Amino acid sequence: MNSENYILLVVNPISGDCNKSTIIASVKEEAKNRNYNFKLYETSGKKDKEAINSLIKEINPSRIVVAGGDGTISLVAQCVLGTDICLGIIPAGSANGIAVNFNLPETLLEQIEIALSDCTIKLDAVTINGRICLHIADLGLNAELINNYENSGIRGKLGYFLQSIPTLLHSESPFQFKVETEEETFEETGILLAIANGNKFGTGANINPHGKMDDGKFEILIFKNLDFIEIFKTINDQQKMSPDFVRIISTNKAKINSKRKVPFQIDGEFLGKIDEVTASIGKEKILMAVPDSFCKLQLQK
Ligand SMILES: Nc1ncnc2c1ncn2[C@@H]1O[C@H](COP(=O)(O)OP(=O)(O)OP(=O)(O)O)[C@@H](O)[C@H]1O
Repeated sequence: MNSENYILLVVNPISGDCNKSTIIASVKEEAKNRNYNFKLYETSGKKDKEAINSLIKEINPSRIVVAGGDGTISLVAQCVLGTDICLGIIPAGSANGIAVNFNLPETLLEQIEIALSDCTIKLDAVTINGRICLHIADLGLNAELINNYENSGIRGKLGYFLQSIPTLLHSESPFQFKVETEEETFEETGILLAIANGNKFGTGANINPHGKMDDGKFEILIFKNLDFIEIFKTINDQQKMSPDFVRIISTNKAKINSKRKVPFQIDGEFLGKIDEVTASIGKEKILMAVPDSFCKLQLQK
């Protein structure tokens, strides 16, 4: 194993349809300024997890910076889960839901500063049907929207906006959910059931304002109807949502069933229709570099 101090930069060359050469040059320069050795890995879309794991064994990096979309961030998060390798994020995807959740700044230099900083949290990893979820998974209307967006070919927020009306018109919601936890079992009808470790969707809607990402718990939120005033509150970061609009429970393990198959997504990736979900928080955490303001916000909750 190499004893030198490495930063590994993992770049998805095709994510977000943007050129990554400035990102690569800037991270390399900043790594050099901080006396780190620098290694670049560009994903190919095939066996990237295996390749990153073997690079980790080879160079033993103290930090991995990821420049890509949510899919690439999740992939690298699985590689560092339970280790003391710190993960930094440079959002370079089309939707960047995970970056929105951490309130990352817009400029590259600020993002690199944070990705290389010592301000870190030990993030809970929620395992949902065998996959890791870093911020939000859901069953129902939002997963339907993501599926329609992925099929539409129009990227970015405009793509989501354009799909929102047809999704609403053709939605199969409401759905009948049964939720079982160690504390309680109940049934609830809703248009969307979210399993949230994070707070915000990629659109910025703060659906889980009281959720903490390092408390060993996640929230299950069942949105009962399309109440536009309440939806407006989430978009405007308002803390209180009516119990007639959303039922919220906090737990570390749950089983969820639906009478019919429901569209399902994890961290922005559509995963088909399912009728059973199990979710739990494991002991292993992800050490992640985040903005100072995000750390302070977690402490206030
Ligand atoms: N060199 C490559 N060529 C083709 N596909 C790739 C390559 N590298 C990674 N991929 C694919 O990119 C996908 C992950 O993309 P990622 O989530 O990072 O970006 P995005 O979809 O643009 O952003 P977002 O998830 O924020 O919408 C995976 O399906 C992966 O297989």
